Amino acid sequence: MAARRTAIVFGANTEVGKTLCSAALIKAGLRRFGRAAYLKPLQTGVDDDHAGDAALVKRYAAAGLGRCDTLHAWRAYASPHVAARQEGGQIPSDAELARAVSGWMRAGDEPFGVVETAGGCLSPTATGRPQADAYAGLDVPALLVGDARLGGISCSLCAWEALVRRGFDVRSIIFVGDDAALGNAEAVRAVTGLGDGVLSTVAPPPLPEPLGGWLSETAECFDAVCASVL
Ligand SMILES: C[C@@H]1NC(=O)N[C@@H]1CCCCCC(=O)O
Repeated sequence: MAARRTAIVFGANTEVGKTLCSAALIKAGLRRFGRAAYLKPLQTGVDDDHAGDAALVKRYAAAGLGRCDTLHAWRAYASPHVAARQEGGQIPSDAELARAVSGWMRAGDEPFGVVETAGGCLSPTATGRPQADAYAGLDVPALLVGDARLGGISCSLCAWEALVRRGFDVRSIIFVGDDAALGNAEAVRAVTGLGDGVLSTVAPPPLPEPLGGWLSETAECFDAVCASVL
């Protein structure tokens, strides 16, 4: 079976808005194709209060979301290699992880899919090696969620360079934050040469949820991101 069109979402750091952007991209995929799928290959910090990012995406994306999966989840709020070591059990090799993601891309009949990585793009897999290395052979377009906080210019540029160096086709960079204050997108644009429409900033959603308003307000931006990763 042919693989569904899939985008991989990387972060410049943890807590930069990858899950929000993944949900918004899923929504864009639903507007375009009617059905979409989501995968979180590695998830840490799952407990009674947090069922994991797949559960959040399921709630945000609502109707139309097809497969919504997590491959490996650990309870510790830690890097996957630390959580996996602490909690025992079999540690998937990076090759097994990549094969499982690749298999997921071929399973099911949704025409569009989003794979959300954990933490920053060089944050470890369960083996302790960078995720970007594990996923480099998948040959899927990438969305980088930049870090909109103070200090985020450097780690966004480092992430972009790390992805490009590994052969990723980074089609879009999105910042979730108030760029007028810090100028992160502007500084990243100056170095990467990526222009408007490819590199954008969206305001953070009002929290706590619901996110319906934010998902509608950012729809145009994520329609463009979706088009960029097809
Ligand atoms: C805890 C969070 N849960 C999750 O699934 N992703 C985050 C993991 C962040 C790992 C950061 C490792 C590092 O780069 O230092």
